[in-house]
Amino acid sequence: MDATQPTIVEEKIVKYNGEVQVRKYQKGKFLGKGGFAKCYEFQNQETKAIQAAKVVEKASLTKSRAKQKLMSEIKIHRSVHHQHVVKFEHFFEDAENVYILLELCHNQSLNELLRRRKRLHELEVQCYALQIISALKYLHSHRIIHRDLKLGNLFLNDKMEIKLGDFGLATKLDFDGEKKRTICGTPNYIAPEVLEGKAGHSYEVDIWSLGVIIYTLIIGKPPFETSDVKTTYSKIRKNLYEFPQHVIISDGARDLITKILIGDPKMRPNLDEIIAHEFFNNGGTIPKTLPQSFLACPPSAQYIRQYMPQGFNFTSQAKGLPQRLESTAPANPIQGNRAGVQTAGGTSQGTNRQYQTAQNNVMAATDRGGVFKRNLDSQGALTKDTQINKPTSPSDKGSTQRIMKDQSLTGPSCWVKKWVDYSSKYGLGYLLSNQATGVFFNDSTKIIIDPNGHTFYYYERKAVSTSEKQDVMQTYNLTDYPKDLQKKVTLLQHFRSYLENNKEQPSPTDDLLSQKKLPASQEPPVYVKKWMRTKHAIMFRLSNKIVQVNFQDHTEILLNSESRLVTYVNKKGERQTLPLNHALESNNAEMTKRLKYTKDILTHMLNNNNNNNNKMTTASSNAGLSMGGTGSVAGGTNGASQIGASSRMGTITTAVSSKRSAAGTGMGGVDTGMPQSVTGRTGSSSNVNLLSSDRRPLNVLNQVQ
Ligand SMILES: Nc1ncnc2c1ncn2[C@@H]1O[C@H](COP(=O)(O)OP(=O)(O)OP(=O)(O)O)[C@@H](O)[C@H]1O
Repeated sequence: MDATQPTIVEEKIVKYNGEVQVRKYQKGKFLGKGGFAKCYEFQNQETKAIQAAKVVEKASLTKSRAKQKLMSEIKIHRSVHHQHVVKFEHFFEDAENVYILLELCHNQSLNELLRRRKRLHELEVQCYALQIISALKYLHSHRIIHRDLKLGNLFLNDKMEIKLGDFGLATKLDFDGEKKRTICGTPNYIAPEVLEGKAGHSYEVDIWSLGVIIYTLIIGKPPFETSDVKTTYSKIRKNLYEFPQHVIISDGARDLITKILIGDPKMRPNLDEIIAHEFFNNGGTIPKTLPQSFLACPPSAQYIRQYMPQGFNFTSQAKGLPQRLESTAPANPIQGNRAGVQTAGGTSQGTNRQYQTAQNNVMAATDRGGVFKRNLDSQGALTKDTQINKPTSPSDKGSTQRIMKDQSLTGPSCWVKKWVDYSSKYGLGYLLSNQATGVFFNDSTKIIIDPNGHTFYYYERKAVSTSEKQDVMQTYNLTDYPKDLQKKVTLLQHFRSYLENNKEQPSPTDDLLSQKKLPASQEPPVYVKKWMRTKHAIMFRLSNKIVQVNFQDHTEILLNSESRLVTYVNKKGERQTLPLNHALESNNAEMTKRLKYTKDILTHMLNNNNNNNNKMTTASSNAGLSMGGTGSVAGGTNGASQIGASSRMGTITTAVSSKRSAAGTGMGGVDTGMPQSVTGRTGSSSNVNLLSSDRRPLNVLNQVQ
C-alpha cells in the first residue's frame, strides 16, 4: 500500500430497496487510545464534516463480554442527547472494525488540561463542575448511571464546553430503586460501595466520582491516589484522604468535597443539593464557559475579579492544621507592599502555622486600588504580590522561609523550554512551555505558531509615532497567508519539527508534544520579544514580562517584574519561586550572583539602546551572533546551529556544549567568572527604544548589589 495515500474507510449502507450506497471517510489524525478503542479524526468525503471515530477491532471482540459491552455502550450512548454529552453520530462496521462516529472534541480532555495546568482555579472548577452536574442530572433523570466519570472522559469542544463521553461502563436501571452489582470503574474514582459490592450501587457512584473530580482539579491529584491499586482501594474503603497543606482551598470547596466523599452513599448530597451548596453560591457569578487561553494559562486576577469581586473564603488550612486560622495581619493589612503570611511560632516541622486569610488580601487589594494585584494564583494558592513578612527574630526566619517554600508560589506560566540558535543564517527558534513554537528572525520580525499548528502570529516593528516603534501583530491561518511570508513560514515549520523532534528525557509536559495539539487560543500567545547571548548565558525577554536567563551551567533565573517573583532553578534542576526581596535576603549566593548577572545584562541592553541605538548589535547585522566567546554560537558563516533546553525540564542539551565544563566551573565556584560589564549579542532590533515598560525588570533588580 502506498503510505502517502490517505486511508479511506468505506461505509456500506444498504437501502430499503436493496441498493448499496457507499459513504467514504478519510482517516485522519490519531486522537488517542483507550482500553479497547483507537480514536481518529474521520472526514466525511461528501460533506467534509470531521468527526471523531472510535475504531474497535473486531478481533478484540471475541469474548462475548467485550461484544456485550460495546453493544451496551452504543445502545446507551446513542439514546442520549444533551449539550454536555458527546454527541453520538452513528456507527457502522466493515470486515475488520466497528466504527463509532462521535462529535469531535478539539480540546482534549480535562486530563490533559490538568497535566498542562497542574491545578485549576476554583472559579474554573465551579464552571466545569456545573456542566458536569448538568450532564449527570440529565443522565440520572433517564435512569442512566455513567459509572466511569473521570477527567479522561470529560472532553472539551472548541467552544470550551464540557462533553461527557465514553459510555463503556454506563448502565440503565430498569427502575429507580434498582441496585447494580458489577464491579467497574477506574481505580482513583471508584466509589467505596462499588468495591464493597454486596449491597449494590446506584446513582451515588457518579456523585462520588464528581467529588473526586472537584478535589483533583483543585488540588492537582486525586484524593486516594497511590502507586498501587490495592492501596488505593484500601484508602477508598477507609476514606483516607487529606487536603495537602501546600494548596489553599476555599472553605466552600473543602466542605463540599468532604460532604461528597462520604463512605455511606445515602449520606452524600444529591445533585440539586450540590448545586445549592455554598461552593457554587458564594456571592460571585460563574462563567458559562471559559476562554481557550485557559487551556494553557491560568486566569488572570482581573478575570477572576470580574466574577468573584469579593474573592473566595479561605479561613482554614488542611486537615491536621488548626481549623480556624485568624488573620495575623495588622488592622490595615496593607503596609507598603507587605502583607500576607506570617508565622506564629512555627515549629520545626512547620505544622503550627497561621496564615492570614488570602481573601482579606484580595479584598484589601481591590478596595485600595489594586495594590495587590494577585494574591491568589490560579490554584488559589497565595502567590504573586503576596509578600511574606520579614521575620522578627532569627529563629522566625527559618520557619518563614519554610512557609514560603511550602506555599509553593507559582513561577511563570510560560517560558522558553528549548531553543535553537540559527542566527548565523535565519534567527532563533524556540519552543515554549505551552508548546507554541516561535522564531525571532534576524530582521527582528517574529513569528509564533499556536500549539495546534493552524494559526500563526506575525510581528513586525512599525512606527506608531515619530519616536516610537511597536510590535504590530497580524494573525494568519497556515492555509491562508500573504505570499511574502512563505519563506518565514517554511522556516518556522523547520524549526518546529526540529525542536519537537529533538526531545531528550521525557518530562511531564513533553508528552504533550506527541499528543493532539491545542487549539488556537483567543489571546495572542506569549512570544520572545528580545533575546541576547552573552559569555555565560542566554537571555530571553518574553511578551508576558518574564525575563529568563539560562546559564551555561544549567541554572536558570526567571524574573517576573510584575509580581516581583523570582524562580531559580539550581544545577540539580531543583526549582524554587520566591519574592525578589526574599531572594536577595537569602543565603543562596549562587542565586544572588545570577540575579546580579541578570541585572548586568539588562543594564547593558538598556545602555546600548539609550546611548546609541546603532551600537546595539542586531541579529540581522551580525549573522555570527557571537560576542561573548565561550557561549558563542557555533558557525557564523557555516550555518551551524545550536540547540538548548531549559534545565527545569531536565533536558539541557548542547546549547553551550563546547564550553560547558569551563563555564560550569566558573559559575559553580566562588568566583563566578562573570564579567563586570556584560557584552553579548542580541536579538532585539537595533532601532528599538527600550521604553519605560522595558525598564521594569531592571528597576525591580535595583536592590541587587
Ligand atoms: N469525541 C472525541 N473527540 C476527541 N477525542 C476523543 C473523543 N473520544 C475519544 N477521544 C480520544 O480517544 C481516546 C480513546 O477514547 P476512549 O477513552 O473513549 O476509548 P476507550 O477504549 O473506550 O477508553 P477506556 O479505556 O477509558 O474505556 C481518548 O482518550 C481521547 O483522547
